[in-house]
Amino acid sequence: MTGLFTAAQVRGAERAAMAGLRPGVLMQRAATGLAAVCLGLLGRAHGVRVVLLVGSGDNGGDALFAGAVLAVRGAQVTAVLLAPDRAHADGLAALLRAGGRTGGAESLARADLVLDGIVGIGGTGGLRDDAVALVHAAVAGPGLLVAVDVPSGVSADTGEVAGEAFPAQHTVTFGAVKTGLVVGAGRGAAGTVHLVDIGLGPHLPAPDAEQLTDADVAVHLDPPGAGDDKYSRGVVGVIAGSATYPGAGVLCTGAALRARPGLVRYAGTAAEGVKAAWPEALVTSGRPGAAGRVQAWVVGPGMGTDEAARSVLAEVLATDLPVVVDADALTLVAAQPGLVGDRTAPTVLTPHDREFARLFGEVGGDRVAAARRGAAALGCTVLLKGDATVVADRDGAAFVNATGTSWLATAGTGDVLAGVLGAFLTGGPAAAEAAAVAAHVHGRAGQLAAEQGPLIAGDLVRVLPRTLARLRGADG
Ligand SMILES: NC(=O)C1=CN([C@@H]2O[C@H](COP(=O)(O)OP(=O)(O)OC[C@H]3O[C@@H](n4cnc5c(N)ncnc54)[C@H](O)[C@@H]3O)[C@@H](O)[C@H]2O)[C@@H](O)CC1
Ligand SMILES: [K+]
Repeated sequence: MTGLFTAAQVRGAERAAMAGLRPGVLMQRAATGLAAVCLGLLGRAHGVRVVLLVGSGDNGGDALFAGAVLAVRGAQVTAVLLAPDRAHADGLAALLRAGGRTGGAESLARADLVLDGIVGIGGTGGLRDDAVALVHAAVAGPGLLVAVDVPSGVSADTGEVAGEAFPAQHTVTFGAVKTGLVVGAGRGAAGTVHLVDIGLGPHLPAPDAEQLTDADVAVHLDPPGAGDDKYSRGVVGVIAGSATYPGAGVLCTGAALRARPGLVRYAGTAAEGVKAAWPEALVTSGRPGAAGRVQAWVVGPGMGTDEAARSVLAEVLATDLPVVVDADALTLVAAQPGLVGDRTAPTVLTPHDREFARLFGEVGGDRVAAARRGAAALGCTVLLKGDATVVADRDGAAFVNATGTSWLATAGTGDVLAGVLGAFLTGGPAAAEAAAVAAHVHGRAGQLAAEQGPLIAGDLVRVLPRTLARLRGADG
């Protein structure tokens, strides 16, 4: 797992680490690591033009010291100081000693690389006007955009951007990955995140949230054992789609079948369509109770929101089985929250932003906090879909998904996610981790399918076995 941390947690660890070190050591480690990443990105230093955007705090200090390292290697380094009288004095002296110079915004028009050291974890509110003008000039220029620690303008804790942010292609972050680099608007602004180890590890507390790696997911993908049968491998029940629109039932059932379990049962009005598409599924057009034994239910995609749908949902939620509540079922729960609030078995709600707003009020800029708020309100697990899907459990545990592609923003992909999640809820991980595993697998399937061009939801189902096989082979 990759731990995600808040600015306050990182500052606390920094204080503890500094207690045993000479002043300035952590900044030297940060700047050395930063310069190494820049060298890797540039391929060489000699003759390369680097422009530093330098604010008045230690974030600017990091940029200045890294600039000094690059200048020693032969780069032409220009520091644009936002507040010349408050720039990090030692950092500026080091840069000038190394042959760097100070200059104006015009240097950005010829930059090969721009280092954003305007503001880091000490930032508050949106970027100020002088900083915004510099960021615009950097974007207009040809240089590779690299943020120091956090893209300026991004909240390190939440990923919120109040106004504008430095749109980095790479972010070199120190000591620990900040939550705001991987979620919400911050994810887009951060680009590829590089973590530089500055020795904070032993001093970091339990993380604010976590990201699964491929290896974390692989442990839940063991092939069947010799003693397994179709029941022991998990039985998923699916209620999705309608007679007129069977598509959601077909996608959801197919995803559950392809994801893992030994057996998928379908109950609902799309029975004919599902049977035709997936002869492997056990299909009934009757009520959930007529489907036979299942270990987890997926209910909602394309099922409608009329009284018949409501009564089927109520029947499923009255069981003591884990349930994934998706799409139309979320609309029904928003109208009658007690359906879920009274449950003791695991319940995973999978809203997108509009569905979330109907259930819990607007998501707002802090997506992890929003998911936690929803989970606490109904005593369940919330999987909040988005560019970076967030999962929060009722006890506050949270995951931010690390996989996916913007190609997943197409009809029916949510139905596939619901089916995959149902499969992982039948055994193995607890609800929140199962949801995080499903989001991870779904994102990897999206990436794999997108290699062939724009994807449609059915492509995800088709690539699921290959996705799982690849993940099973993952060791890091
Ligand atoms: N905490 C740590 O463990 C370490 C921190 N280091 C660096 O130190 C940084 C934190 O340094 P500081 O605490 O000095 O804070 P920052 O340098 O992040 O920002 C503080 C300065 O930015 C200005 N500022 C605040 N909000 C602004 C806004 N919206 N627009 C423009 N300017 C704004 C403030 O006036 C203040 O002068 C980290 O991000 C990292 O780059 C590293 O040197 C090494 C270790
Ligand atoms: K920055």
